Amino acid sequence: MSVLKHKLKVALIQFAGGTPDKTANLKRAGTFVARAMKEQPGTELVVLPECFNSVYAVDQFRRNAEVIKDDSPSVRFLSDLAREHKITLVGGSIPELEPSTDCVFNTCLVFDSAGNIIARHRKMHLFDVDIPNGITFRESDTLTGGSETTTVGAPFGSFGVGICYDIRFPELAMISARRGAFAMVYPSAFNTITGPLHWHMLAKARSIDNEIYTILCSPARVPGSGYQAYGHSLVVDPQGTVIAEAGEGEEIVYAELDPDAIAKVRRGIPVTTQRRFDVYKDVSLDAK
Ligand SMILES: NC(=O)CC(=O)C(=O)O
Repeated sequence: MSVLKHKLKVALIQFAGGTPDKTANLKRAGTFVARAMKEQPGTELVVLPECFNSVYAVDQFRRNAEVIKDDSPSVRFLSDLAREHKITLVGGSIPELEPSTDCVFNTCLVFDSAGNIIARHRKMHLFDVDIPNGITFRESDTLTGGSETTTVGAPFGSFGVGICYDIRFPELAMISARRGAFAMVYPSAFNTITGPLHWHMLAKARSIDNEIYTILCSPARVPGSGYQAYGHSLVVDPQGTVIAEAGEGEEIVYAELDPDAIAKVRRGIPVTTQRRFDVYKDVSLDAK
């Protein structure tokens, strides 16, 4: 059962935040969110990109990491922003320092319209890839992966959260969808190698698998920067159709999600009730 309670206006803030100047990045995010609220009144859900407050680079995460507490700069900023605009805010991701273990995580905080943290998702699957003549990246050199899936209860319904590479692991989306999520939201930062290969296909796949909305929010591409973000923030509907999409530069993507669209797709192709959990209750068993 999907639990989108009413039509929902969303805004995806595709901006070039990931500079070395954290204060400037935060301020710029705030300017874009204010613009979104003016351009699309009634917006209830706003999404920021992965690592929107600092440089997305393996050797920069620890330097920029913050402990998650009320007076940490990015936490305070995001909380104020959510409260000021009375929105549910998926605060992209920020590098997080966990003081008890000294580990650094790539973490998405979700805030309610009163500025309270209602979810913390630590990127579970770290982006460790080595594509010949393409891209080599090893988040695990400096980051630790999270160990919990995240489904958030908001006033308009439940949605799941993953971060970027997490989208390649369909289990997260399925778990959230089985818990009643109407959407998966992924603050992301694909790049100019893997973006053209898989960005749209993965978003469509997660939607079609579960007959839910899929929302990907990317940083804007900055020519000449070390990591070339793909851009193309988008919303895919429960049928697998892209209903709103950005280009590569700074842009806000607006969309309206409709509970009837979920119901209609599920009536027509009822895979959500045709699963054979009697046969494949736990697919991980086969991997042992
Ligand atoms: N940057 C990521 O975490 C993921 C990515 O770029 C990809 O999966 O491709």
